[in-house]
Amino acid sequence: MKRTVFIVGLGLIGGSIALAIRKEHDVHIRGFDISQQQVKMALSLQVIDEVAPSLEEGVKNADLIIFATPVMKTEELIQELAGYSLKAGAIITDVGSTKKRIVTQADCLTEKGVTFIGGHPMAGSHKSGVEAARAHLFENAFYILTPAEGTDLRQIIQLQNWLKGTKATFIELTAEQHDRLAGAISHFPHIVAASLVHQVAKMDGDEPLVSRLAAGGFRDITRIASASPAMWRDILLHNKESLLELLSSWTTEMNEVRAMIETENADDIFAYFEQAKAFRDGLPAREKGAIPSFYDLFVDVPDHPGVISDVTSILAQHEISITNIRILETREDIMGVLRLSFRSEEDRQRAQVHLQQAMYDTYMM
Ligand SMILES: NC(=O)c1ccc[n+]([C@@H]2O[C@H](COP(=O)([O-])OP(=O)(O)OC[C@H]3O[C@@H](n4cnc5c(N)ncnc54)[C@H](O)[C@@H]3O)[C@@H](O)[C@H]2O)c1
Ligand SMILES: O=C(O)C(=O)C[C@]1(C(=O)O)C=C[C@@H](O)C=C1
Repeated sequence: MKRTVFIVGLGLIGGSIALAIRKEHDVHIRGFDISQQQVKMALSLQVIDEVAPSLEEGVKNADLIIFATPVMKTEELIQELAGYSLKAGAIITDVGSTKKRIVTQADCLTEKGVTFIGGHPMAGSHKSGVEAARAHLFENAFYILTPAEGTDLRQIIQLQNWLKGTKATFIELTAEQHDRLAGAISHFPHIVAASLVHQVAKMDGDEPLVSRLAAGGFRDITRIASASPAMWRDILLHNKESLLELLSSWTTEMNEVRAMIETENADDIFAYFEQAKAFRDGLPAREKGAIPSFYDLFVDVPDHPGVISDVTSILAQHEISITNIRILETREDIMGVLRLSFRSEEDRQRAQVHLQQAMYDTYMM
């Protein structure tokens, strides 16, 4: 008989995990979501095989239960789960972006002899919903596990085996460590991105031109401001302590930048950017992390009609798929840049060869 996986929350991450599990295991996947639209879509995309009418029904006979709901909901649902009878040996995990409050809540399961192992696949997108789910979303990403002290090693290995289709790299951290690190490299940057958007939105009232001019750098740094407000509301409430500390040190740093500008301290300003560039350039490029690395190729293109279809048809002729395409800096009569994203380094390199043969200037960053 097939083993059963039960996924609660059939959105971007729940859906992607389901697809990744299916790649490696012959399983029956059951799903539950409060949104009927997401449920229908998950069924039609064959992300799940069956819909559970409730959490209580869904957990019956499940070998693996995965919570992929916003983190405050996950906390509530774990408490509810403790009231239901679960299959002996079942493993419970979650994919939430915060860990401390979730693993603390999960003590109520541990007390009942149920294994809960907190998890966080450190890759994602600003998109939500099962329609954006992809089996390869977590390839090369870090997948953090936060098992409680005393968790049976065999169950950690079993969970990793369930999740091997993600092709992620597993690492273990304590929940506290996780929240401190994720706060700095994921949660706080989302606050900054949203604040930059607010700043421009406020100017927009008096200077409507500002949003039309918002291009290149602004769009790159604020992409993540398009993420789900419900998900980020919950993350900020859960990781309050780390985020308040980060806000204090950021404020101090911004005051230092203010002083450098006020005193026109050219050397310090240069050093500020130089040191940031050195650290940023030194980050590992091929590993997806909280700063996901895409296999991007930049192509200089003259700004005239038909150029995009020419580039994409060259790639299609050689059966190279692109995962994303974006036009950067197009201005009238000025050379623009196309950013093409690929699924693998091999695709990127093949694309470069064929586009160069067609006389396009290409470069990687
Ligand atoms: N988006 C990312 O980049 C990312 C990456 C890693 C981890 N995460 C974490 O994954 C989790 C899910 O995020 P997502 O991006 O898939 O969001 P999503 O909005 O795409 O999906 C969340 C789903 O949960 C459902 N849901 C909400 N309350 C529910 C309830 N009470 N019962 C059942 N279903 C309910 C929603 O209807 C939705 O379909 C969050 O905890 C988030 O912190 C997100
Ligand atoms: O790439 C994005 O859009 C993301 O924001 C993904 C991202 C992040 O890197 O901060 C967001 C939250 C998750 O918990 C993990 C990954």
